Amino acid sequence: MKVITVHHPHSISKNDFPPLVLALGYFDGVHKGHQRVIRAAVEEAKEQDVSSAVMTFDPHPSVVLGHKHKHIHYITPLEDKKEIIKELGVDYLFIVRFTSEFANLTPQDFVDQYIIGLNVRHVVAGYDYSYGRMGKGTMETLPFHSRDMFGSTTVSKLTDADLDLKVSSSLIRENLKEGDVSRVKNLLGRPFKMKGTVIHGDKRGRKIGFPTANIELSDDYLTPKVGVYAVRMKIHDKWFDGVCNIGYKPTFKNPDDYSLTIEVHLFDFHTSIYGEEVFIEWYDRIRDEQKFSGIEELISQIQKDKDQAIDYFTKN
Ligand SMILES: Cc1cc2nc3c(=O)[nH]c(=O)nc-3n(C[C@H](O)[C@H](O)[C@H](O)COP(=O)(O)O)c2cc1C
Ligand SMILES: Nc1ncnc2c1ncn2[C@@H]1O[C@H](COP(=O)(O)OP(=O)(O)OP(=O)(O)O)[C@@H](O)[C@H]1O
Repeated sequence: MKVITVHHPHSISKNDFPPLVLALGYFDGVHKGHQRVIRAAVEEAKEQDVSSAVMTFDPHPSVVLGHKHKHIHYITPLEDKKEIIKELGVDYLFIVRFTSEFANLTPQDFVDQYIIGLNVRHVVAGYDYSYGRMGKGTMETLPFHSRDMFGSTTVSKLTDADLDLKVSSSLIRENLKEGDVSRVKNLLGRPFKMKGTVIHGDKRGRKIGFPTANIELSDDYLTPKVGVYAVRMKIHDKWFDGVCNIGYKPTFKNPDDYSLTIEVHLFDFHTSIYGEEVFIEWYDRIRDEQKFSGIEELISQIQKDKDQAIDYFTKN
């Protein structure tokens, strides 16, 4: 897959690209709804015997359009998003810098410069996709703005079978906030995954019989709610089952220490892995983090957590 970063105004000429079928969206998470849109574009490209492309934006539009000055966290930071889109068989990925000037383009200018201008023959997007200043352009107005230069396919709404809600990045964000990683797995069509590096902790874990790998995240990931989870961790291309505590370790820390830690205890694993690059996959929530009155209580609870995670991985 060829990745092209585009800054507005761009100087790309139509001749720089072969004819394209283009999927449009922000695609944070590349969830099942997004996969439906991207797969439809890849299939349409095959039928028309042309190349497939995806256009996404960076950073998240809320950085430019929002009024809050909050740091944005992602379900899939850009590097992960690229990887997953590539696996869907896409030929070209356009990453458009979402600047205020770009956001201010009229719907017609967006279509002229970013669809027709990139040699796009066909556009695929979801039923609620919008484009141009204030999101004024919709899938209904697209044929008008296309000036007969390209066709379009509108992908219907994919809903979650359990609650009949639209599968969306916002729904996944809410579920991560509540710690429901099992539901997130259903919405994504794969477990929620993060990349990180093993760093040194307080070295207490070994003494209490549960050595843990302390993980520093390598990107701006959204993190699941504080608590204990059944996870899998990949080290050197091999996956291990384990339990993860994401939280503040209230049993040991001062209440005013707000640094969040992510630590994983792997079963059947005894090697030193400081400095290693690892991936964590989140499968099931076990419980809330607690402040224990002593180490013995903590140890016996961690043993129960471990049994529960082993039980989960045996059954799933
Ligand atoms: C599965 C698991 C569950 C944990 N649950 C709690 C908890 O509920 N409360 C708490 O204060 N610490 C909890 N911890 C964190 C331990 O206190 C921590 O692993 C230990 O202090 C070692 O920390 P260190 O690696 O920084 O040395 C948990 C750790 C694991 C692996
Ligand atoms: N459940 C879905 N069914 C069909 N199309 C979808 C679905 N979810 C998203 N899409 C389409 O995928 C593209 C990318 O979606 P986008 O990144 O804008 O956000 P989203 O997943 O709809 O979430 P949110 O609105 O919560 O940010 C758009 O074209 C959108 O219409």
